[in-house]
Amino acid sequence: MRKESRVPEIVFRTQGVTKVYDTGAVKVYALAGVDLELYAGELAVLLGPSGSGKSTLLNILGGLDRATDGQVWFRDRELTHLNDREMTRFRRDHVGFVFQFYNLVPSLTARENVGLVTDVAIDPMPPEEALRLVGLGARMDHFPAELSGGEQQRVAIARAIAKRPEILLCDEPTGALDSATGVQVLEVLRDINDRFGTTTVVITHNAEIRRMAHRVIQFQDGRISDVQVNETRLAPSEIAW
Ligand SMILES: Nc1ncnc2c1ncn2[C@@H]1O[C@H](COP(=O)(O)OP(=O)(O)OP(=O)(O)O)[C@@H](O)[C@H]1O
Repeated sequence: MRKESRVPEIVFRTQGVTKVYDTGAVKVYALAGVDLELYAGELAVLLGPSGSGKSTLLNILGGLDRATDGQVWFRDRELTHLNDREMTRFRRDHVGFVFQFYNLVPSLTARENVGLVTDVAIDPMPPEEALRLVGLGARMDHFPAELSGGEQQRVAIARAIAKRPEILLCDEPTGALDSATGVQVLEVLRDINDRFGTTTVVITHNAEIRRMAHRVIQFQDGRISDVQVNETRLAPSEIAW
């Protein structure tokens, strides 16, 4: 039987992206010419030494920051041309963020934290559904201080996915967690990626996490030094560190 070759659908494309921080005395080239394509539905892991530019690129893709030079497209829209208002709308409508520290509002319950996002989204799922998806159906009315680190991160993921974003950008999502709890968080990310086809980018310092990715993108000195495709992927439960 003929094997169909499918052309991957490109969600993000960057061309020659640079980011220079001019601190007066020195210029720091956080990104020094990044050409990258990210595909619809993929789970990509970004690896690389500290300071190699991973977070800078993630923030530019998500519209939290702007490139100094070069182009960034989200589908057929060039993000580099958007004004601040349009950039805010792009973020709100298309991107979910998950950070190392969960940034939950301490005085609000899990349900209310997720509700902050669903109140302003175009086609959100109910906060309860998002919390059930991350395995917190029984903890909806708990405050962050009553939840473990892994549970708080899962609330943060519920908040990120409740608006049904096309893109989920995760910067060190397991960085503050022990291995067993980190695996639970990765299982949630993998499940969201499988279930909804949400294009997911995960920055990590933990090289083992590469094994759950479709593709592994390696950074070095503000550039992409290597891209690997995983022929076989591991389930998060098979990963240990
Ligand atoms: N606001 C800033 N002002 C000056 N330099 C900055 C700023 N933000 C980042 N940098 C520098 O840009 C470079 C890239 O930083 P970035 O945070 O993207 O790296 P990273 O690969 O994500 O690192 P880590 O893994 O430690 O988070 C670093 O040298 C960093 O010091």
